[in-house]
Amino acid sequence: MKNEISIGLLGMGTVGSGVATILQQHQDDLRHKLGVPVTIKKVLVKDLNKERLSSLDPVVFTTDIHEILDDSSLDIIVEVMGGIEGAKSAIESALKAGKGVVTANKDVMAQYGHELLKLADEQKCDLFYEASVAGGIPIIRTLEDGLASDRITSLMGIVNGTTNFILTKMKTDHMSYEAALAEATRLGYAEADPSADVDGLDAARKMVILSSLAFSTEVHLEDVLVRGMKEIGDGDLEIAAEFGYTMKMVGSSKKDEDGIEVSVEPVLMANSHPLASVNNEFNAVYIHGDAVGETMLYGPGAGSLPTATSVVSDIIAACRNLLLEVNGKRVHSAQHERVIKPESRRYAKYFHRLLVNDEVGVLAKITATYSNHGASLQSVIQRPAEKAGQAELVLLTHRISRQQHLDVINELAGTASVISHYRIEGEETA
Ligand SMILES: NC(=O)C1=CN([C@@H]2O[C@H](COP(=O)(O)OP(=O)(O)OC[C@H]3O[C@@H](n4cnc5c(N)ncnc54)[C@H](OP(=O)(O)O)[C@@H]3O)[C@@H](O)[C@H]2O)C=CC1
Ligand SMILES: N[C@@H](CC=O)C(=O)O
Ligand code: NA
Repeated sequence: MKNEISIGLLGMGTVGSGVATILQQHQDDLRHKLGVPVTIKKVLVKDLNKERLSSLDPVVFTTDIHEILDDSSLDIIVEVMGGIEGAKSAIESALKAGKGVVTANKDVMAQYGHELLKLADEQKCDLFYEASVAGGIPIIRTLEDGLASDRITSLMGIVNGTTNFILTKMKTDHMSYEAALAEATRLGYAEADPSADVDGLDAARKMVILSSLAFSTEVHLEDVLVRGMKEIGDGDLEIAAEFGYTMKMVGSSKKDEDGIEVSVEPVLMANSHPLASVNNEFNAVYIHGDAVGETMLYGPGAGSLPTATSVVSDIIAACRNLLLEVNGKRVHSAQHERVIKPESRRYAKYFHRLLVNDEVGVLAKITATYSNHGASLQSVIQRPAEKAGQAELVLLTHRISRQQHLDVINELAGTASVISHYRIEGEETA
């Protein structure tokens, strides 16, 4: 029986320093829960001269990753340094050396998760990654354990704290996009390269991880339809509000007899839906299961201590397994074949905002375009445009396929200029 668990920490930035803080401040509780102390023995950083907030002994810091990966006295490696290839290779080396691994790295888990989980299985080691999706929310554990009894049919979530923070600040404080992004970066929410946040890639990676787990299928990044924040047009947040919607960057994943569909895009969320009131850096995942019905998890999606909470909970899980000698005893292999739905089988309501010349017959031409593609309209509203002689039209469709939506948008380009277009979500529960 071990009398201490030793940790090697790869990275001491936003998340790593939170991990060190929690491990130090909660040491008594951890000792009570596990029966042994958990100690950070080595920490990898890039710059030894950087000022650190932690009270760790300076001798634990190193810039040589081999000093950590080759140290046989370390039981668990915690990867919170980010990046892809270097982090993946560190995780592989740790697993091959028989160590447990905890990571917050969604980039690696989305791209190589299936491969690494298989390796962990073969090595009889743990690989935990709760912090990789929705920072402080125990969503991975919920899907793996809490809802293990159910068959999940859909997941819809705000899974990127940075973009949710930006949208909230733009709407409620009328902050500019640039100022809100700078603030999210200052607060440690944004990725090292924030284009991953604003272009939707970070959320897409998280949806790959969640969809793979929820549907026990190997979902890949290229299966995710992604539209970033740059698609949001001037004035769209305000117009969305006029129509009873809130603009949100939403990850959505559904499964039915036709297959799986996964997307990340700005959507118009009905104000009555709980996801419409998830603000700032908070995340939420709304799950539908055959048996449970609807359930939602809510909490901080980014930031030092919230994310570190998930990392430390994973450390505790790995420690428990180590002490009980039951590491790596989880089922990771996908149960179902991967079938991705074509655009013609993905149904939703859509919001189209157009600019037209205000002349006789234009409305007839526009509505004819919808009829040509069998797309039924729920309402058409004319609004004044800035320029004389022009009018703005907002058209809301009934449920149509994504293919019909794209065909309409394509054909409309001859008659109108399409200012913006969004999927509408959340009205079913209104
Ligand atoms: N920030 C957040 O809210 C969340 C982040 N994540 C994920 O957690 C991981 C860490 O993120 P975060 O803490 O924000 O990142 P930071 O950039 O704040 O920290 C990275 C740390 O790793 C060290 N590091 C990076 N590359 C190397 C290298 N090649 N060699 C040695 N040390 C290196 C840096 O050293 P130095 O300090 O010397 O620069 C730094 O201490 C990422 O995968 C991220 O996606 C997940 C959920 C939330
Ligand atoms: N940049 C990410 C950090 C957490 O995963 C986000 O904003 O959600
Ligand atoms: Na989580």
